Amino acid sequence: HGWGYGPSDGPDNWCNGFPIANGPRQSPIDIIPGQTSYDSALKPLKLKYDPSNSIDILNNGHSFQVGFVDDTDSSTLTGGPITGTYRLKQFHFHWGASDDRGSEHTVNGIKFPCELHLVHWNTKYPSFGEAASEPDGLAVVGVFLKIGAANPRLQKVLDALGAIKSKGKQTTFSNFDAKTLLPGSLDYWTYDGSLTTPPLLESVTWIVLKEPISVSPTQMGKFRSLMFSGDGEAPCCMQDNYRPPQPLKGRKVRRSFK
Ligand SMILES: NS(=O)(=O)c1ccc(Cc2ccc([N+](=O)[O-])cc2)cc1
Ligand SMILES: [Zn+2]
Repeated sequence: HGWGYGPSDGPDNWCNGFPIANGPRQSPIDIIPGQTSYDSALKPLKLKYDPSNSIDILNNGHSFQVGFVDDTDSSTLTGGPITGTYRLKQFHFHWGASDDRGSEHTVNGIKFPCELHLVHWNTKYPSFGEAASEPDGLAVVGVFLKIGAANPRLQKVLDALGAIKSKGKQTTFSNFDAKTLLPGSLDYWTYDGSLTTPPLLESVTWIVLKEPISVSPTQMGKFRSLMFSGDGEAPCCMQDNYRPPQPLKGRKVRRSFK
């Protein structure tokens, strides 16, 4: 059977199907700012996203994701801790059943209600799938969502969720500018990690932004209106779809800001 976030198929059991779950560079982690080191050699993040590249929005049974055309360098991540050009493939979120939890990364043990992941792959490899198994294959930008005023840019995404309530549903989602989901500051922490869901591949350079974006309690309710389950299955609300922090195992976390 597959994996999920329940008592029998959740993060504590993933090691049975995916032994790398106990590997040396697993994600997410708890970021302890006082233990990070400022690296003046880190470059500013350069995110160039073309709204015409957004194509669809899909409920994949674990989260929902907005997919992008990635056959040209029109939506890319460059600079930051990475060398070369990484293309935007998709973005998705992780969230909790209540506002006190939901993020995957934590800061000084603090959980946010939600975390956005913008997933990019290294164009030195022929495709996303090939890049996903290389140590420098992927770069994911993580953005925390913090309870506050309703976020009008996020609302565009949330308004599409009605059409993809259950697992396997997808619909077109065009002309969305992913840049509008970014906070004002691109200051970041960075470390070498993994996918936070099976297959948990240790191929991700993580770039976690320090500044959160806002989300309202009502908007958080929209996330929780999705279902893990498919039509005709026992209904199961999509919530608490986050992996808890994993051991650092000696890794260094660098920061781009003083
Ligand atoms: N949460 S996250 O670490 O940003 C993340 C990003 C993308 C994916 C999707 C995925 C990435 C790779 C594979 N693979 O190589 O079999 C399967 C699924 C899974 C997880
Ligand atoms: Zn994710």
